[in-house]
Amino acid sequence: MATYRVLVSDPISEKGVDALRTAPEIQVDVNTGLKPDELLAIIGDYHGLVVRSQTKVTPEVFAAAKNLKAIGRAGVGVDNIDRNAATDHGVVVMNTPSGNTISTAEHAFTLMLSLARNIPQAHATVIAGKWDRKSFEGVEMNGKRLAILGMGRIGTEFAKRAQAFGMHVVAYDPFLTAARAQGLKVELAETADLALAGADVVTLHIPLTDETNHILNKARLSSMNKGALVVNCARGGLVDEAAAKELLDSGHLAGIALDVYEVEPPPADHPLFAAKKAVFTPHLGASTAEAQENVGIEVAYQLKDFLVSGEIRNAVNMPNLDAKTLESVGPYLNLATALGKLLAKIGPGQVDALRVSYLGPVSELDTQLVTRTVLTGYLSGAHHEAQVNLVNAPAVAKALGLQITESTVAIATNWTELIEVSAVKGGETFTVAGTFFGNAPRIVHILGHNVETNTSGQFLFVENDDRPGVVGLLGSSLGTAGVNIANMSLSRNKSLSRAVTVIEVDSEPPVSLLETLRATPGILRVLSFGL
Ligand SMILES: NC(=O)C1=CN([C@@H]2O[C@H](COP(=O)(O)OP(=O)(O)OC[C@H]3O[C@@H](n4cnc5c(N)ncnc54)[C@H](O)[C@@H]3O)[C@@H](O)[C@H]2O)C=CC1
Ligand SMILES: O=C(O)C(=O)COP(=O)(O)O
Repeated sequence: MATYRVLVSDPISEKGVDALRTAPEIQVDVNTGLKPDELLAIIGDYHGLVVRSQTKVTPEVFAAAKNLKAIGRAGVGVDNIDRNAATDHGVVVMNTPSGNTISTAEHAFTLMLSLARNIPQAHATVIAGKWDRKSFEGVEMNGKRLAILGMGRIGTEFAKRAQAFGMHVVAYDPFLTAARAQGLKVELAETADLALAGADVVTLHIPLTDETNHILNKARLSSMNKGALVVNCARGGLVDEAAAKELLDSGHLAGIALDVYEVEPPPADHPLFAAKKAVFTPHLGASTAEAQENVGIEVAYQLKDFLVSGEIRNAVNMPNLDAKTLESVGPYLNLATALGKLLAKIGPGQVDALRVSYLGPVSELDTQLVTRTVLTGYLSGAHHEAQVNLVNAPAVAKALGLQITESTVAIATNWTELIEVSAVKGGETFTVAGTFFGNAPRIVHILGHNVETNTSGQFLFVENDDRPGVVGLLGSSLGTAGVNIANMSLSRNKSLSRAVTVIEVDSEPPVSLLETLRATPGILRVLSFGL
């Protein structure tokens, strides 16, 4: 029987669906065009969801998606998925960033040329039996100043095509360096305003965020040359459609081409539909056989690899964890989880901060991921209400006001390598640490005591006055209760006259035994827990 159920709620390529179906662990249901309440009714059954831009994955969907672990977006834009809700619910969101780049750049370029040469309007008259050559005089793109907002994958491909057409390209992107602009032979604008001032054409290739909403506002559109053309094949909402309408009506803008709209599908009486020089397509940028095959197959493998083997590629809400990284950091992740959980069990509650230190060769690994794992272990051990995982651990910590710091030291003094995790509360610090003996992860330090114990299993942790008879008493009490001892590590701190004993047991000790031990004079603390 399949372990995971995946819902494909937007149409993806058949090859993508087949790639999911080949995994025996996965049962796939293709159910597209669902209404919001229909999605809400069934999403609880699924561990994975595959979408394009149609399915809206709202906070309500996440609240109902009790089993959901991952969403795969067969495409780039994830604005139809509530990312914060995904993160809060511990759901990984992955996209397929490069599979539709060329198709979208080609579509945007096609829109620009169609607009410049009145292709749709001219076509309509020809098939209506007219031969009107006068009304459709166009403009050349050669020599025109083109502003590109967003020089990521698609913007860059658009630029190359525009240069081949003899356009002068000026680009604005907050991450575009002078060296890269020079390499691409584009003029680097320091601001969006500077890119647009005096431009003849603008094309947008940026994601829609709170910051980019209406980035093409009235002021920026007005600063373009009279007769300018606007192309938006990125996201509706980037262009202030009302301002564009006003400037088209006044004749400042000559035309507009849109593949995307503030509301999709747009209403039939959309004000821009009345514009004389305009081209509209129904979000077709990525709709080619090639792009759909690329993104469909890619999303299927990403989702499958995540559900089946925990690999994370192209996640938009957490660091990647590909097979290679998983192989190199895998053992450290188990140790990190154990240290986090252990500290949650034996440290104080409501701590102010967690400090994670990496000493020795481990300091060269992706410690960000290991720290996230420590935190996840800690929170899942300490915080019972929320399902904490690698995705939502930082958000849960932030909500709790728990600070996380990490430090690395190239050389570990007493060990080849060591991971040290401390909980800080007020002025006090509570530390546990672990290392490897050969390939085996071991816990070697607990609250000031050097111990040596496993990182998984059932444990009895006892803190007692350092005096004769306590160890014997522990052994005989466990024996009488029928609890077998697998390993025992004793550590004494002579100056404090304190000792701790960590006993690995084969079964959970009965509560009555714990109570008896806790009532025994000289025994200060008894904890029973699993790691
Ligand atoms: N119409 C369609 O069917 C398709 C639309 N898209 C849209 O195209 C957009 C771009 O896609 P890619 O190039 O693949 O993404 P990308 O991530 O490679 O590039 C986006 C670029 O925008 C830049 N950027 C962000 N904020 C900016 C700002 N305020 N001003 C200027 N630049 C800014 C980023 O630094 C980045 O370089 C996507 O966000 C997606 O929404 C993508 C594929 C198909
Ligand atoms: O990849 C993107 O961002 C797109 O906009 C493509 O959308 P679609 O998958 O065609 O609904």
